[in-house]
Amino acid sequence: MSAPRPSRRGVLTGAAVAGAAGVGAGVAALAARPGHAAAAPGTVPFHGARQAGITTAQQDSLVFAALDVTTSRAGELADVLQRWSADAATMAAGTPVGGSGGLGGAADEPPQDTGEAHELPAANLTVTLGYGPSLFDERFGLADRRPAALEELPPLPGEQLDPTKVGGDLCLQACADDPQVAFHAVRNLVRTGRGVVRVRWMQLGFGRTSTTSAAQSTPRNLMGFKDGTANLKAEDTTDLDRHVWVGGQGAPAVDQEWMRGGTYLVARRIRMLVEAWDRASLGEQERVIGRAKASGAPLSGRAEFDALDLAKTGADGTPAIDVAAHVRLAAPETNGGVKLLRRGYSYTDGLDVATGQLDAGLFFIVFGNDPHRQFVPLQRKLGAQDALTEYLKHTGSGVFACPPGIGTGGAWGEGLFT
Ligand SMILES: C=CC1=C(C)c2cc3[nH]c(cc4nc(cc5[nH]c(cc1n2)c(C)c5CCC(=O)O)C(CCC(=O)O)=C4C)c(C)c3C=C
Ligand SMILES: [Fe+2]
Repeated sequence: MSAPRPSRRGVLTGAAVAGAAGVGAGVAALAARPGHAAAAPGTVPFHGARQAGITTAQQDSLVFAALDVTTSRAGELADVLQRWSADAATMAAGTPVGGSGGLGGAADEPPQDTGEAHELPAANLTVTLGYGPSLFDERFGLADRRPAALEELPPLPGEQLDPTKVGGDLCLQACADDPQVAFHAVRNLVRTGRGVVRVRWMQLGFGRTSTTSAAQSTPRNLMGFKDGTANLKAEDTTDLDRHVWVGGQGAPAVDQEWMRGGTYLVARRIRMLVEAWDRASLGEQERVIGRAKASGAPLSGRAEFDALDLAKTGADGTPAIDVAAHVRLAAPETNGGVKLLRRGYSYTDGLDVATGQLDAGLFFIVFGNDPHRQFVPLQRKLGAQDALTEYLKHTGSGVFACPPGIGTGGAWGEGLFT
């Protein structure tokens, strides 16, 4: 064993320190959350009652990987999950994998850490694990441990799924305020899992399209609109219990105890037909969304955080928020009270050479405690009625069960394999 290496935090540059200070308010809010110990600036604790990366103040960059398990031995998988949780905790603290780091170790062996995050700050790195429905097939003896809510998504309107961007036995969601830190985390875990897991598909996201904390400002998506205004936030603990956490107060009954305190992640790669959108007039764009482009205010109100007034009509008697507007159709008021925690990212994969158009859009990530009663009916309705659908194409998809957080000394996979 090599000697432990000092934390990357110990070698922060002045610029990095300034960057970390800029997220201080978010970190203070995190430290105040139940189940999470106080964190060093620029770090999010890995251990806690909930997995980090769900209600954590949303970071700027995403690396999302869906993976398949290539072994049929449950013990080998459990071992990788255990090593992943140790490595993820280490990296979240700003420390290289193995402690000795990319630059240390024996000259005749590969370094334990790939090295590209060396001397970078931890950048609020979080790594969140999910289990896909296919993990519960006959291979690992887990069939009777599959929660009823973890079923493959049915075909949905508006989707033209690319078969190379669908499903996965596992997912890893790495989020950080530095894209290289997020990439480094997934790369190292994939490396640790070699021979047991392999990446099935992957998506990079370069800018958050939501807010998950009241302390954050609302970002804009690639359609130029503020996105995340009416999202659930970490501070909405009553709603999070009811709509997001498995077994929370007011949530559906728990059928698998190992999922108590967890949640479900639905990922949708949603390509925006940006060339068509950019030809639409401002009035048309605002009608489609139901909010003003500049301020983010609902078309029934004046300021960004004004509540939607779905009954309000204009001088000509037509609804201020169009009957086909995205926010009207997505709002809890028109969906039996369903609320979701959105945590998506803008993406671009450059040019679609077949059409000569940009391949860009929103990698939509949403958390809820019953995807088949929340996301599925909502997306069915949006796909059929939403004016925004004309400008979108869903090209990737996955649903994953994210178990609860783990205590210090615990490991991913406990509860499921034991
Ligand atoms: C199935 C759920 C949803 C999908 C898919 C979805 C895609 C999508 N949304 C935008 C842009 C915006 N969405 C906004 C609000 C909003 N969207 C959803 C759900 C889905 N969106 C909900 C539940 C809400 C909140 C509705 C409400 O209660 O008012 C907004 C407005 C700002 C905000 O509140 O966040 C925008 C803008 C895009 C571009 C998109 C697919 C690419
Ligand atoms: Fe939306």
